[in-house]
Amino acid sequence: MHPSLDSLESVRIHPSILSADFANLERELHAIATADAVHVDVMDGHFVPNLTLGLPIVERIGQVSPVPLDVHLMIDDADRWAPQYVLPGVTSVTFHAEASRDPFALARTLRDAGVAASVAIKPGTDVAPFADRIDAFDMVLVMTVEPGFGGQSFMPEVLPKLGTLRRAAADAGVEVLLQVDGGISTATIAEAAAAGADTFVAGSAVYGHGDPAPRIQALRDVLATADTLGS
Ligand SMILES: O=C(CO)[C@@H](O)[C@H](O)COP(=O)(O)O
Ligand SMILES: [Fe+2]
Repeated sequence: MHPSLDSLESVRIHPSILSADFANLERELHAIATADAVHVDVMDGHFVPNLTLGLPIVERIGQVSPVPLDVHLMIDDADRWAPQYVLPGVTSVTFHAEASRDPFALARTLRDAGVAASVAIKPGTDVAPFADRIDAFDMVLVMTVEPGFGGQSFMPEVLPKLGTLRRAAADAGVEVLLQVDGGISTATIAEAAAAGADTFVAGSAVYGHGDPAPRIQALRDVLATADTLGS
């Protein structure tokens, strides 16, 4: 596993800034200081039909955030753009397999640049090629919604991919984080954990109900009593 991830807890909560108040980003970042990282959704209006924020804002978030940045790129031409997101404060860069000509080469480039290399797959994308070469990645993001928007419904039908990845990592003898993103809440997080996820992105469940800190704790409380890591 990438050294920047070593000191983190065994299950991780990454609130998604997409559901925060964009007019008060610094305040919103400090409101999630008890999280393990902040998940930063970069959307280009091409790879997904939504547009969010880009390099200058991610750079500034990295300067003021009390927690590390987990950057989720939903952009075309990942091979060209992903390495530019290796910025101070960023510990992992996730690109979409569907947007890269060579996900394995791009992962190598990201590792060489000093961040954890992470590949994301959409609900309809086959997990097998990534399970076969699981050692190429520090994290795999299994999307539990179609990428593009917060507040969508969790898709339990993608969860078997987590078991495939967890077994592949065990067979290869490597530690890889398995992240889920989309529709994660106190109602769905235990199912994702039981399927093998250890890193949980939550946007509306954290930022959509007033003070985020108790929402983060509520997710941790569910995990504390749930089966985790596919056990
Ligand atoms: O990448 C995405 C959406 O494409 C996510 O990170 C969302 O921001 C998650 O939001 P919720 O489903 O948790 O509201
Ligand atoms: Fe995301």
